[in-house]
Amino acid sequence: AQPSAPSPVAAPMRPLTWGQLNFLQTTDTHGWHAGHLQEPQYSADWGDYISFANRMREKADKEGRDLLLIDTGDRIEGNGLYDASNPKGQYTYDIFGQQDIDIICTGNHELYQADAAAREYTNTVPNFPGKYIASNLDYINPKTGEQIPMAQRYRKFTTKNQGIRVVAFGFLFDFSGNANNTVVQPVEKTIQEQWFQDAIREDTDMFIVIGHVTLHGPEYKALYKAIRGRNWDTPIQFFGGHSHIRDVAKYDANAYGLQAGRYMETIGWASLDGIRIKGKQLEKTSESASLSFTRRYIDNNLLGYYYHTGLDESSFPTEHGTNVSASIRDARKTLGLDHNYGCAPKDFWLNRAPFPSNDSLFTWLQDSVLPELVHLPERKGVPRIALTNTGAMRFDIFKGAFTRDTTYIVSPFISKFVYIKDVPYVSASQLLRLINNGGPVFEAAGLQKSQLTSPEHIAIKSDIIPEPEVYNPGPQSPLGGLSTPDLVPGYTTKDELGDDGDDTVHSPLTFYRVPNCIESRIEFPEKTPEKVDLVFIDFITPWVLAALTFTGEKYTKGDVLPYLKDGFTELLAEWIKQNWGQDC
Ligand SMILES: O=c1ccn([C@@H]2O[C@H](COP(=O)(O)O)[C@@H](O)[C@H]2O)c(=O)[nH]1
Repeated sequence: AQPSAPSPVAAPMRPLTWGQLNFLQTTDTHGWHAGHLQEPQYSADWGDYISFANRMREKADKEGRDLLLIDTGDRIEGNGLYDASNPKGQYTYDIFGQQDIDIICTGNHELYQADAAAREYTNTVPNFPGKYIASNLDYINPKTGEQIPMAQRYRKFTTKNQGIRVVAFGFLFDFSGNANNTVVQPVEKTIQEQWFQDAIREDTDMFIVIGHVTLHGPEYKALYKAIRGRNWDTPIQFFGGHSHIRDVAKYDANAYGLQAGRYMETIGWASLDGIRIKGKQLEKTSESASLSFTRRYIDNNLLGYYYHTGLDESSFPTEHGTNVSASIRDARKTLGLDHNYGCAPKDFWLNRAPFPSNDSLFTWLQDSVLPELVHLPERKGVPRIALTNTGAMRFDIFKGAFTRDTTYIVSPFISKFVYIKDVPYVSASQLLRLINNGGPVFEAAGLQKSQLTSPEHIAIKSDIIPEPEVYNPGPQSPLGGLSTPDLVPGYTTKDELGDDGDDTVHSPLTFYRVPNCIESRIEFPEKTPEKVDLVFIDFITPWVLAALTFTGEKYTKGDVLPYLKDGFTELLAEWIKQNWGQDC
C-alpha cells in the first residue's frame, strides 16, 4: 500500500471457494492504481494486487488448479496518477502493464480522446502481447489512414495446469462517443462476421467472453444467444464492466457472468467446477454435475489479501509487487498529487445524499461553485444559465485535504465551458427540464440520457435507502477476532445469486439517484431577462442543441463558442484555493 494509505479495519469475512478454473477480475479501475488513500477498506494498491495474484497463482499451481486474470477496460481517466501528467498516463501504462493479465480488452474511456486511443494502441496492446483482444474494435493508423484491428479478434489457448481449452473474446458495448481514430462495430454486426462464426465453431472446452459491457445489456444477450445457439452445453463465462457495480448473471446452468465494480474498490473472484476437459476423466466429485459457479467481491485491502492467501504482513508481499508499489509512490511524488489546495469543511456526496441537500456535491456545485466560476469579463453583467451533466463529477469529496489528486478524482475530464450568446430566455429556461426528462427529442438524435449521469445509474434504477439491519455472521469466519463488530460502511451487494457475494460484511450505504444535469442562474436581474447567455460543458453540446431545436430555436454547432480557456478541473482547483483554508 502507499505510505499515506490508511490501515484497513478488521471486519467479518467470507472465504473464497476454489474450483477447477478460477478468475480474478478488475474493471473500471480509472487510474486508481494507488488505491484509495482516504478509505481504509479499499487502500491496497496495484503492487499489492500483483502480490495477491502471484500468491493465488502459487496456490493454484500447488493444487493443480488454474487461475486466470481478467481486465475489462476503463483503466484510465479518474485519478491524478493518470490524469495529472502531460501527456496523460505517463506513469500508469508501465505500472498497469506489470500485472500478468491473461485476457484484457478496451473500455469506452480509452477511446474518448484520440491521444488516449493512440496510447492504447502503442502502449497497452504491446504490454499484453497475445492477451489483448479487440473483437469489435478497429484503430485507424495515423500514418496510412488504414483501418486495422486494435488487437487480435479472439484468443485460443489452453490453461497451464489442466490444459482446459479456451476460446476467448473481448468486446466493447455499442459505444458511439469515440474519437475519430477508432471504429467500434456494433456487437450484433460483429456476430455476423465470418471470423466470429468460425470461432464459435471451434472445438473447445469452454468460451470466455470478456467485455466492457454490462452483464444484463443487449450486447451480452446477443452474444450468449449466438454462442449457445452453436454449443448447447459448453460452459460460457462472461466478465462485464461499465456500470461500476458489483454484479453477477446466470444465463443458464452452464453460463454465468461476473462484474467487479469500479475504481480498484473491488477485485472480482469467480470459480468454476465441472468443466469437461476433452480426453480427461472428470474427478469423481463433479462427474455428473453440470457446471458449478461461485463468486466473491473482494474488498481491495491488505487485511483481505492476507485472509484469502492465509499469509501475513511478512509472508504476503512479493518483490515484484513491492517494487510496483514503490513506482506508484515515486510517480505520485513527481506529480505532486498530495499537494493540498484547501481543506474540505465536510463531506460532499455524489449519491449518498439526496439532491438537493446540504450534503450533496451537486448542491454545492450549483449554489457555491458554478456562480463564481462561470464568469467571462467581456460578457460581464449578462445574465447566464450554466449547465453541467452530473456524470462529469466522478467521486465524493471527503472532509479534509482536497489535493491535486482530488481534483482529478472529482473531475477527470477535459470539460471546457462553451456558450451560445443571447439565447431567448423562454427557450433557455426550458432546457434543464427537457434534458432531465429525456424522451423522443433526444432518442431521434441518437442520444441516450444514460450518457449524462454516472454509469451507476444504468443499473441502479431507484434510490437505495437501507433499513437498519441486525448483523448475523452465520458461518463466516471473523477476522481479527471480532465477535460483535462495528461494521464498516461499504458494499452490501444483492445480486442474482443472493446477498452473500461480498467478501467483507459491511453496514449498508444509501444511494440517491441524481438528475442528468444541474443548472445555476447567474447575475439574474429581478425582472425576467429577455435573453441570456447559455453556458455549458462541451460534452453536453449535442443534448443542448437537440433541446433548443425542440423549443423552436435554430442553433447549430457553429453557434457554440468557447467560454473559458481553462477546463473545469483547473477552475475547480482554483475555486478550492480561493475558498477553503489550509487548516485541515
Ligand atoms: O468527457 C466526458 C466523458 C464522460 N463523461 C461521463 O462519464 C460517463 C461514462 O462513464 P464510464 O465510466 O465510461 O461508464 C458518461 O455517461 C458521462 O456521464 C463526461 O461527463 N464527460
